[in-house]
Amino acid sequence: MQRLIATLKKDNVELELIMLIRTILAATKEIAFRVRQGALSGVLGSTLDENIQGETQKKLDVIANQLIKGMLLNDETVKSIASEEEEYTVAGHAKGKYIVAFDPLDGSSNIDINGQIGTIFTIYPALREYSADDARQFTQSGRRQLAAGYVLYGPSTTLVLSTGGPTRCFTLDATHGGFLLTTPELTIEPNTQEFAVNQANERFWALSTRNYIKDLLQGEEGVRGKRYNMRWNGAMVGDVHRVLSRGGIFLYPRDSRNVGQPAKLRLLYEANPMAMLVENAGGKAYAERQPILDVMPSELHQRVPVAMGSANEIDAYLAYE
Ligand SMILES: O=P(O)(O)OC[C@H]1O[C@](O)(COP(=O)(O)O)[C@@H](O)[C@@H]1O
Ligand SMILES: [Mg+2]
Ligand SMILES: [Mg+2]
Repeated sequence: MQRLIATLKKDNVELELIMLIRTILAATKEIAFRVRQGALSGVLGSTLDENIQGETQKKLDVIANQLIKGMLLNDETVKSIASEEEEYTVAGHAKGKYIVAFDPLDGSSNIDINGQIGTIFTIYPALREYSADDARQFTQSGRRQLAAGYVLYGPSTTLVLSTGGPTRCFTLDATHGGFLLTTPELTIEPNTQEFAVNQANERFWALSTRNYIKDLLQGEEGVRGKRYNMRWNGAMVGDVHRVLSRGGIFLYPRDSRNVGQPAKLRLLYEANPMAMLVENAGGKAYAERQPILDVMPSELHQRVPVAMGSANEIDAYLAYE
């Protein structure tokens, strides 16, 4: 099986970008090890702190953030970083070619139940016109991503990555510590009978989303004429991994729970990297009427409604809007 570096070289990815991806993955291998050790490595449970977004930080959120941040700041190609767990961007090296954004630990509520969790990351070109400590480095649409990926800490540790070409899946070989190419090209079937949404939020959704889900629940007796199944991992990495593996639709729509926060998922380090992976696997990814990758960010921790997955099912969902 082909190793990650050999695959990226064959894909003509520039050497410095390959090295940067390697840096991120070195941190994720350390996270994977600690996750596997669970309670034995002291990573379970909460801290007493809240992050900038008002969420209680889990110990692993903090540890994963420190590990990735520490490794990135040692990499001279990195000009600036942004993380879910950091209020502001962190300046790297003035001459760095790249900027990196990441969700160090996605699916935090699954940490203590031994469920699926992961790290999501994305790499953009650094902007010459802004200094390393200028957050405007990150005002780039998702179309400009040079690489996007996630590492899923599941029963096996898998890396799903696109550097602009196909969305590829690698598996961490624990015997020698390298990622090996196990699915060269993930392809999302255009049709599906599986959806993922947190239905507990139903009463806060827009009417269009409520009507769409109502029709799915009618199964073969409703207008959709087929029976749907529902799956919800509570971690976007796990839910989107299922969609990339066997099709489906993943939704985190706009809701009215909190007026100051019309959506849950963050554009920069959750929606955009996942949207790139989904699009490059033949699926669609929308923030209501607009492809997620076309949304111009206006603030660092901006949130967007998310619908991604099987192309025909996304079209069906959008038709309700
Ligand atoms: O609490 P809910 O509605 O199930 O939210 C689950 C969603 O929140 C998230 O856990 C948010 O990510 P973090 O764990 O990085 O904060 C997503 O992974 C997931 O899809
Ligand atoms: Mg997350
Ligand atoms: Mg997180």
